[in-house]
Amino acid sequence: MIDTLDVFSSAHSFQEEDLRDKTVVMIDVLRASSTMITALHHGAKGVIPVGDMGDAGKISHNLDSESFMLSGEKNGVKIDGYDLTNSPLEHTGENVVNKTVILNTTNGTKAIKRSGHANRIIIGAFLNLATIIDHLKEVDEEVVLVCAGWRGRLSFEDLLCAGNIIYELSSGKLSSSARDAVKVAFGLYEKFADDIEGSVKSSNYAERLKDVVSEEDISYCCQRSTLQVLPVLNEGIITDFNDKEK
Ligand SMILES: O=C(O)[C@H](CS(=O)(=O)O)OP(=O)(O)O
Repeated sequence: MIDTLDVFSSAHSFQEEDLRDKTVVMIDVLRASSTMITALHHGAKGVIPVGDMGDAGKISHNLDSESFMLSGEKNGVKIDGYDLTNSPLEHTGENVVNKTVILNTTNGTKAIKRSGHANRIIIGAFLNLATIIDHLKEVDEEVVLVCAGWRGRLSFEDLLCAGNIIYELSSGKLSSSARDAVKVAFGLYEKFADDIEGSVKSSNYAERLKDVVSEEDISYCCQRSTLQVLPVLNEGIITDFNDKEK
């Protein structure tokens, strides 16, 4: 599988055809993927990713007001009228258990919308790394790692996480026939593997949002394989596939 695996460095770096009939792993470490994984871990019924405020409004109007939480951010800050920001630490059991989370973010939820031509979309981050890797070992179609990035640009932490997935899938030995983007992500992971948290705390994201996103958020999102959640998108809602298998 590793020879056909591909990586895209941002949600604007692929064409529809690049994803058709493939399994996509959408990676937005800071913070949409980490927030979705955390919400499902804490018992949210599902997460509905939306592309903008208009869609969030339409979906929420058709739901019982007690049944959902409206979460999201603009430039890292809570949107007026929303219940929660895009912080995974706010998606506690108390806030989300048995609720549907409608999530509206700058990059992660838009990356999911742009990946609509994939056969399947699953959500990955450091938090559920081992679960993603175990699952990908069983997938028998081509896999594409889509890094959400930031406004069309590459984000260090997303490519680092993609590299970590590649490193584990290839048992640390990449063949020369691997795709160029796969080699780049692998190399980035090799360089920073010893200090994931420290290197992410030196990223552009950490600098850009230092006044609005807490260090606790970033530390939390850098934890590896702490949650056994396999978020899969089905008919517009992301649920924990592992939960269904229990
Ligand atoms: O809320 C976040 O962590 C980011 C904010 S920004 O777009 O990087 O300014 O959004 P996300 O969609 O989770 O990348």
